[in-house]
Amino acid sequence: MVKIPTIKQNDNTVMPIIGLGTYTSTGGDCKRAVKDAIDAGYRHFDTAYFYENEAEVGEAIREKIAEGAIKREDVYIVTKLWCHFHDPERVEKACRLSLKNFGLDYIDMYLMHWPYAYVYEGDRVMFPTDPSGEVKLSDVDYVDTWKAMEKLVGLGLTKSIGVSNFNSKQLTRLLSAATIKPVHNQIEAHPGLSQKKLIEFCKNLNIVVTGYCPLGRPEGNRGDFLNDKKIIEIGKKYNKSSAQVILRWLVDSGVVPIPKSVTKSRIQANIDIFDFQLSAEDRQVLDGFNTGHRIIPMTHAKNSPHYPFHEEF
Ligand SMILES: NC(=O)C1=CN([C@@H]2O[C@H](COP(=O)(O)OP(=O)(O)OC[C@H]3O[C@@H](n4cnc5c(N)ncnc54)[C@H](OP(=O)(O)O)[C@@H]3O)[C@@H](O)[C@H]2O)C=CC1
Ligand SMILES: O=C1CO[C@H](CO)[C@@H](O)[C@@H]1O
Repeated sequence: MVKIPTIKQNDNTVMPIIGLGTYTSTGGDCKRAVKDAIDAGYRHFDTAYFYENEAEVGEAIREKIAEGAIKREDVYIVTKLWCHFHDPERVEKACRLSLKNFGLDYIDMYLMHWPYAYVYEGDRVMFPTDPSGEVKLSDVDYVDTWKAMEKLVGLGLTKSIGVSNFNSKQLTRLLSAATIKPVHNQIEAHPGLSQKKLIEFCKNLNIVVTGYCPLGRPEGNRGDFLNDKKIIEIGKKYNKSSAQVILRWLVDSGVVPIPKSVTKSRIQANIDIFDFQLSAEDRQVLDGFNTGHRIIPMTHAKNSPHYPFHEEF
Protein backbone atom coordinates (compact mmCIF):
# COMPACT_ATOMS: atom_id res chain seq x y z
CA MET A 1 0.00 0.00 0.00
CA VAL A 2 1.34 3.45 -0.95
CA LYS A 3 1.75 5.92 1.92
CA ILE A 4 0.68 9.31 0.57
CA PRO A 5 2.34 12.44 2.00
CA THR A 6 0.08 15.06 3.59
CA ILE A 7 -0.01 18.85 3.67
CA LYS A 8 -0.95 21.11 6.60
CA GLN A 9 -3.45 23.77 5.50
CA ASN A 10 -4.24 27.33 6.58
CA ASP A 11 -6.88 26.16 9.09
CA ASN A 12 -4.50 23.55 10.56
CA THR A 13 -6.30 20.61 8.97
CA VAL A 14 -4.21 18.04 7.14
CA MET A 15 -4.86 16.58 3.67
CA PRO A 16 -3.21 13.90 1.48
CA ILE A 17 -1.47 15.54 -1.49
CA ILE A 18 -3.21 13.39 -4.11
CA GLY A 19 -6.83 12.27 -4.19
CA LEU A 20 -9.28 10.24 -6.26
CA GLY A 21 -11.54 12.16 -8.65
CA THR A 22 -15.01 10.72 -9.18
CA TYR A 23 -16.78 12.79 -11.85
CA THR A 24 -18.74 10.37 -14.16
CA SER A 25 -18.01 7.44 -11.81
CA THR A 26 -21.46 6.03 -11.11
CA GLY A 27 -23.57 2.88 -11.32
CA GLY A 28 -21.53 0.75 -8.93
CA ASP A 29 -18.20 1.65 -10.58
CA CYS A 30 -17.81 4.54 -8.18
CA LYS A 31 -18.28 2.45 -5.04
CA ARG A 32 -15.87 -0.20 -6.33
CA ALA A 33 -13.32 2.47 -7.31
CA VAL A 34 -13.42 4.13 -3.88
CA LYS A 35 -12.94 0.76 -2.17
CA ASP A 36 -10.07 -0.18 -4.51
CA ALA A 37 -8.57 3.23 -3.85
CA ILE A 38 -8.74 2.78 -0.09
CA ASP A 39 -7.00 -0.59 -0.46
CA ALA A 40 -4.31 1.05 -2.62
CA GLY A 41 -3.67 3.77 -0.01
CA TYR A 42 -5.85 6.73 -1.08
CA ARG A 43 -7.31 8.72 1.79
CA HIS A 44 -8.62 11.77 -0.14
CA PHE A 45 -11.79 11.62 -2.26
CA ASP A 46 -13.23 14.33 -4.46
CA THR A 47 -16.91 14.40 -5.32
CA ALA A 48 -19.74 16.93 -5.69
CA TYR A 49 -23.52 17.15 -5.30
CA PHE A 50 -23.53 17.69 -9.10
CA TYR A 51 -21.85 14.29 -9.72
CA GLU A 52 -24.82 12.44 -8.19
CA ASN A 53 -22.49 9.83 -6.69
CA GLU A 54 -22.11 11.07 -3.10
CA ALA A 55 -24.21 8.10 -1.94
CA GLU A 56 -21.80 5.62 -3.58
CA VAL A 57 -18.73 7.37 -2.19
CA GLY A 58 -20.32 7.38 1.27
CA GLU A 59 -21.37 3.73 1.06
CA ALA A 60 -17.86 2.62 0.09
CA ILE A 61 -16.31 4.58 2.95
CA ARG A 62 -18.86 3.39 5.50
CA GLU A 63 -18.33 -0.24 4.46
CA LYS A 64 -14.55 0.15 4.78
CA ILE A 65 -15.02 1.68 8.23
CA ALA A 66 -17.31 -1.22 9.22
CA GLU A 67 -14.65 -3.71 8.01
CA GLY A 68 -12.12 -1.99 10.28
CA ALA A 69 -9.90 -1.03 7.32
CA ILE A 70 -10.10 2.71 8.13
CA LYS A 71 -11.58 5.11 10.64
CA ARG A 72 -13.67 8.09 9.58
CA GLU A 73 -10.90 10.47 10.64
CA ASP A 74 -8.43 8.70 8.31
CA VAL A 75 -10.22 9.88 5.16
CA TYR A 76 -10.53 13.35 3.67
CA ILE A 77 -13.83 13.88 1.85
CA VAL A 78 -14.34 16.83 -0.46
CA THR A 79 -17.72 17.75 -1.90
CA LYS A 80 -19.14 20.86 -3.54
CA LEU A 81 -22.09 23.23 -3.48
CA TRP A 82 -23.65 23.34 -6.97
CA CYS A 83 -24.59 26.64 -8.66
CA HIS A 84 -28.37 26.41 -8.05
CA PHE A 85 -27.83 26.38 -4.28
CA HIS A 86 -25.97 29.74 -4.01
CA ASP A 87 -28.81 31.67 -2.39
CA PRO A 88 -27.61 31.99 1.24
CA GLU A 89 -30.99 30.60 2.38
CA ARG A 90 -30.24 27.32 0.58
CA VAL A 91 -26.63 26.69 1.58
CA GLU A 92 -27.15 24.84 4.87
CA LYS A 93 -29.90 22.70 3.37
CA ALA A 94 -27.63 21.83 0.42
CA CYS A 95 -24.81 20.79 2.73
CA ARG A 96 -27.21 18.65 4.78
CA LEU A 97 -28.44 17.02 1.55
CA SER A 98 -24.85 16.05 0.70
CA LEU A 99 -24.32 14.67 4.21
CA LYS A 100 -27.53 12.66 3.90
CA ASN A 101 -26.31 11.27 0.57
CA PHE A 102 -22.98 10.24 2.16
CA GLY A 103 -24.63 8.85 5.31
CA LEU A 104 -21.97 10.73 7.29
CA ASP A 105 -22.17 13.48 9.88
CA TYR A 106 -19.44 15.76 8.60
CA ILE A 107 -17.53 16.62 5.43
CA ASP A 108 -13.83 17.49 5.49
CA MET A 109 -13.95 20.15 2.79
CA TYR A 110 -17.00 21.90 1.32
CA LEU A 111 -16.20 23.87 -1.84
CA MET A 112 -18.22 26.46 -3.72
CA HIS A 113 -18.12 24.65 -7.08
CA TRP A 114 -18.20 27.82 -9.27
CA PRO A 115 -18.30 31.54 -8.46
CA TYR A 116 -21.44 32.08 -10.59
CA ALA A 117 -24.98 31.02 -9.70
CA TYR A 118 -28.05 29.55 -11.40
CA VAL A 119 -31.73 30.05 -10.68
CA TYR A 120 -33.14 27.41 -8.28
CA GLU A 121 -35.92 25.29 -9.78
CA GLY A 122 -35.62 22.20 -7.58
CA ASP A 123 -32.89 20.23 -5.82
CA ARG A 124 -32.25 17.98 -8.83
CA VAL A 125 -32.48 20.67 -11.54
CA MET A 126 -28.76 21.24 -12.01
CA PHE A 127 -29.08 23.23 -15.24
CA PRO A 128 -32.32 25.27 -15.21
CA THR A 129 -32.95 26.39 -18.79
CA ASP A 130 -35.24 28.88 -20.51
CA PRO A 131 -37.39 27.90 -23.52
CA SER A 132 -34.49 28.67 -25.89
CA GLY A 133 -32.23 26.25 -23.99
CA GLU A 134 -30.06 28.89 -22.29
CA VAL A 135 -29.03 28.18 -18.70
CA LYS A 136 -30.83 30.57 -16.34
CA LEU A 137 -28.14 32.51 -14.48
CA SER A 138 -28.88 34.16 -11.16
CA ASP A 139 -27.09 37.23 -9.81
CA VAL A 140 -26.43 35.89 -6.27
CA ASP A 141 -23.04 37.23 -5.20
CA TYR A 142 -20.48 34.56 -4.23
CA VAL A 143 -19.55 36.68 -1.19
CA ASP A 144 -23.08 36.20 0.19
CA THR A 145 -22.88 32.47 -0.56
CA TRP A 146 -19.51 32.33 1.21
CA LYS A 147 -20.93 34.03 4.33
CA ALA A 148 -23.54 31.25 4.52
CA MET A 149 -20.82 28.61 4.02
CA GLU A 150 -18.84 30.04 6.93
CA LYS A 151 -21.75 29.14 9.25
CA LEU A 152 -21.42 25.47 8.27
CA VAL A 153 -18.06 25.27 9.99
CA GLY A 154 -19.55 26.52 13.28
CA LEU A 155 -22.37 24.00 12.92
CA GLY A 156 -19.81 21.19 12.59
CA LEU A 157 -21.18 20.11 9.18
CA THR A 158 -17.80 20.58 7.50
CA LYS A 159 -14.30 20.93 8.93
CA SER A 160 -13.13 23.33 6.21
CA ILE A 161 -14.49 25.47 3.41
CA GLY A 162 -12.99 26.51 0.11
CA VAL A 163 -13.73 27.51 -3.46
CA SER A 164 -13.29 26.16 -6.95
CA ASN A 165 -12.78 27.92 -10.28
CA PHE A 166 -12.10 31.33 -8.68
CA ASN A 167 -9.75 33.75 -10.43
CA SER A 168 -7.25 35.98 -8.59
CA LYS A 169 -9.57 39.01 -8.51
CA GLN A 170 -12.45 36.98 -7.13
CA LEU A 171 -10.17 35.52 -4.44
CA THR A 172 -8.98 39.00 -3.46
CA ARG A 173 -12.55 40.28 -3.20
CA LEU A 174 -13.64 37.20 -1.24
CA LEU A 175 -10.73 37.56 1.19
CA SER A 176 -11.61 41.19 1.91
CA ALA A 177 -15.08 40.10 3.09
CA ALA A 178 -14.33 36.70 4.60
CA THR A 179 -14.21 35.81 8.28
CA ILE A 180 -12.95 32.34 7.39
CA LYS A 181 -10.30 32.30 4.70
CA PRO A 182 -10.80 29.76 1.88
CA VAL A 183 -8.51 26.77 2.39
CA HIS A 184 -8.60 25.54 -1.22
CA ASN A 185 -9.05 26.80 -4.72
CA GLN A 186 -9.73 23.80 -6.97
CA ILE A 187 -8.85 24.65 -10.57
CA GLU A 188 -8.18 22.97 -13.91
CA ALA A 189 -4.47 22.02 -14.06
CA HIS A 190 -2.59 19.78 -16.52
CA PRO A 191 0.31 20.21 -18.94
CA GLY A 192 -1.85 22.20 -21.39
CA LEU A 193 -3.03 24.60 -18.65
CA SER A 194 -0.21 24.82 -16.13
CA GLN A 195 -1.76 27.78 -14.21
CA LYS A 196 1.63 29.02 -12.94
CA LYS A 197 0.37 32.54 -12.13
CA LEU A 198 -2.75 31.46 -10.25
CA ILE A 199 -0.79 28.78 -8.38
CA GLU A 200 1.79 31.36 -7.27
CA PHE A 201 -0.97 33.78 -6.31
CA CYS A 202 -2.70 31.14 -4.15
CA LYS A 203 0.60 30.01 -2.63
CA ASN A 204 1.30 33.56 -1.45
CA LEU A 205 -2.11 33.58 0.26
CA ASN A 206 -1.51 30.14 1.79
CA ILE A 207 -4.43 28.71 -0.19
CA VAL A 208 -3.93 25.11 -1.38
CA VAL A 209 -4.51 24.52 -5.10
CA THR A 210 -6.16 21.24 -5.97
CA GLY A 211 -5.95 20.37 -9.66
CA TYR A 212 -8.76 18.88 -11.72
CA CYS A 213 -8.49 17.18 -15.13
CA PRO A 214 -4.85 16.46 -14.18
CA LEU A 215 -4.49 13.95 -17.01
CA GLY A 216 -6.25 16.21 -19.49
CA ARG A 217 -9.41 14.09 -19.25
CA PRO A 218 -8.37 11.44 -21.80
CA GLU A 219 -11.23 9.37 -23.20
CA GLY A 220 -11.01 6.06 -25.01
CA ASN A 221 -7.85 6.07 -27.08
CA ARG A 222 -7.74 9.89 -27.27
CA GLY A 223 -4.78 10.24 -24.94
CA ASP A 224 -3.29 13.63 -25.88
CA PHE A 225 -0.68 14.12 -23.13
CA LEU A 226 -0.71 10.44 -22.19
CA ASN A 227 0.30 9.44 -25.73
CA ASP A 228 2.80 12.26 -26.16
CA LYS A 229 6.19 10.91 -27.25
CA LYS A 230 8.22 13.39 -25.15
CA ILE A 231 6.32 12.50 -21.99
CA ILE A 232 6.53 8.78 -22.72
CA GLU A 233 10.33 9.16 -23.21
CA ILE A 234 10.66 10.96 -19.87
CA GLY A 235 8.69 8.15 -18.22
CA LYS A 236 11.03 5.50 -19.64
CA LYS A 237 13.97 7.07 -17.75
CA TYR A 238 12.21 6.51 -14.43
CA ASN A 239 10.30 3.37 -15.38
CA LYS A 240 7.02 5.29 -15.04
CA SER A 241 4.00 5.85 -17.31
CA SER A 242 3.19 9.23 -18.85
CA ALA A 243 0.27 9.56 -16.38
CA GLN A 244 2.67 9.07 -13.46
CA VAL A 245 5.11 11.62 -14.91
CA ILE A 246 2.32 14.21 -15.27
CA LEU A 247 0.98 13.61 -11.75
CA ARG A 248 4.48 13.90 -10.27
CA TRP A 249 5.06 17.14 -12.23
CA LEU A 250 1.81 18.56 -10.84
CA VAL A 251 2.77 17.67 -7.26
CA ASP A 252 6.18 19.29 -7.81
CA SER A 253 4.39 22.37 -9.23
CA GLY A 254 2.50 22.82 -5.94
CA VAL A 255 -0.78 21.24 -7.09
CA VAL A 256 -2.77 18.51 -5.32
CA PRO A 257 -4.00 16.40 -8.26
CA ILE A 258 -7.25 14.44 -8.14
CA PRO A 259 -7.05 11.97 -11.08
CA LYS A 260 -10.27 10.08 -11.73
CA SER A 261 -10.26 6.40 -12.55
CA VAL A 262 -12.54 3.43 -12.11
CA THR A 263 -9.83 1.03 -13.33
CA LYS A 264 -8.09 -0.79 -10.48
CA SER A 265 -4.64 -0.91 -12.12
CA ARG A 266 -4.76 2.83 -12.95
CA ILE A 267 -6.08 3.71 -9.50
CA GLN A 268 -3.04 1.94 -8.04
CA ALA A 269 -0.54 3.35 -10.54
CA ASN A 270 -1.71 6.96 -10.20
CA ILE A 271 -0.47 7.19 -6.61
CA ASP A 272 2.74 5.27 -7.22
CA ILE A 273 4.61 8.53 -7.82
CA PHE A 274 6.56 9.08 -4.61
CA ASP A 275 9.57 6.86 -5.32
CA PHE A 276 11.14 8.99 -8.04
CA GLN A 277 12.03 12.61 -8.67
CA LEU A 278 11.83 14.41 -12.02
CA SER A 279 14.97 16.29 -13.00
CA ALA A 280 14.73 20.07 -13.44
CA GLU A 281 15.23 19.51 -17.16
CA ASP A 282 12.31 17.07 -17.39
CA ARG A 283 10.07 19.43 -15.40
CA GLN A 284 10.90 22.13 -17.93
CA VAL A 285 9.81 19.88 -20.78
CA LEU A 286 6.45 19.42 -19.03
CA ASP A 287 6.20 23.19 -18.44
CA GLY A 288 6.60 23.64 -22.19
CA PHE A 289 3.20 22.07 -22.98
CA ASN A 290 1.23 25.03 -21.63
CA THR A 291 -1.06 26.57 -24.27
CA GLY A 292 -3.63 28.00 -21.88
CA HIS A 293 -6.33 25.85 -23.48
CA ARG A 294 -9.23 25.03 -21.14
CA ILE A 295 -10.98 21.67 -21.25
CA ILE A 296 -13.83 23.13 -19.17
CA PRO A 297 -14.58 26.73 -20.20
CA MET A 298 -18.27 26.62 -19.12
CA THR A 299 -19.06 29.24 -21.77
CA HIS A 300 -22.80 29.01 -21.07
CA ALA A 301 -22.08 31.19 -18.01
CA LYS A 302 -19.91 33.79 -19.79
CA ASN A 303 -22.53 36.52 -19.32
CA SER A 304 -22.60 36.12 -15.55
CA PRO A 305 -20.85 38.98 -13.71
CA HIS A 306 -19.09 36.22 -11.79
CA TYR A 307 -17.82 34.19 -14.78
CA PRO A 308 -14.16 33.52 -13.83
CA PHE A 309 -12.41 33.10 -17.17
CA HIS A 310 -12.49 36.61 -18.64
CA GLU A 311 -9.42 37.45 -16.51
CA GLU A 312 -5.89 36.40 -17.41
CA PHE A 313 -5.64 34.38 -14.18
N1 LIG B 1 -14.10 21.65 -9.60
C1 LIG B 1 -14.48 21.40 -10.84
O1 LIG B 1 -15.15 22.21 -11.50
C2 LIG B 1 -14.08 20.12 -11.47
C3 LIG B 1 -13.61 19.07 -10.70
N2 LIG B 1 -13.26 17.87 -11.28
C4 LIG B 1 -12.74 16.80 -10.40
O2 LIG B 1 -11.46 16.41 -10.88
C5 LIG B 1 -11.44 15.01 -11.14
C6 LIG B 1 -10.46 14.67 -12.26
O3 LIG B 1 -10.80 15.28 -13.47
P1 LIG B 1 -11.45 14.48 -14.71
O4 LIG B 1 -12.26 15.44 -15.47
O5 LIG B 1 -12.14 13.27 -14.20
O6 LIG B 1 -10.21 14.11 -15.62
P2 LIG B 1 -8.85 13.28 -15.45
O7 LIG B 1 -7.79 14.13 -16.07
O8 LIG B 1 -8.67 12.80 -14.07
O9 LIG B 1 -9.10 12.08 -16.46
C7 LIG B 1 -9.95 11.01 -16.14
C8 LIG B 1 -9.85 10.01 -17.30
O10 LIG B 1 -8.51 9.49 -17.37
C9 LIG B 1 -8.54 8.09 -17.38
N3 LIG B 1 -7.35 7.66 -16.63
C10 LIG B 1 -7.12 7.76 -15.30
N4 LIG B 1 -5.91 7.31 -14.98
C11 LIG B 1 -5.33 6.90 -16.13
C12 LIG B 1 -4.09 6.31 -16.43
N5 LIG B 1 -3.18 6.07 -15.50
N6 LIG B 1 -3.83 6.01 -17.75
C13 LIG B 1 -4.75 6.25 -18.72
N7 LIG B 1 -5.96 6.81 -18.47
C14 LIG B 1 -6.25 7.14 -17.20
C15 LIG B 1 -9.85 7.70 -16.74
O11 LIG B 1 -10.30 6.47 -17.24
P3 LIG B 1 -10.93 5.26 -16.33
O12 LIG B 1 -11.78 5.85 -15.26
O13 LIG B 1 -11.72 4.50 -17.35
O14 LIG B 1 -9.76 4.47 -15.81
C16 LIG B 1 -10.77 8.84 -17.17
O15 LIG B 1 -11.29 8.58 -18.46
C17 LIG B 1 -12.92 14.72 -11.49
O16 LIG B 1 -13.20 13.35 -11.52
C18 LIG B 1 -13.60 15.52 -10.42
O17 LIG B 1 -13.54 14.84 -9.18
C19 LIG B 1 -13.29 17.73 -12.65
C20 LIG B 1 -13.75 18.74 -13.45
C21 LIG B 1 -14.19 20.02 -12.94
O1 LIG C 1 -16.92 19.31 -11.64
C1 LIG C 1 -17.28 19.33 -12.82
C2 LIG C 1 -17.02 18.18 -13.69
O2 LIG C 1 -16.89 18.54 -15.06
C3 LIG C 1 -17.97 19.29 -15.54
C4 LIG C 1 -17.83 19.54 -17.03
O3 LIG C 1 -17.70 18.36 -17.76
C5 LIG C 1 -18.04 20.61 -14.83
O4 LIG C 1 -19.25 21.22 -15.15
C6 LIG C 1 -18.03 20.47 -13.34
O5 LIG C 1 -17.60 21.65 -12.75
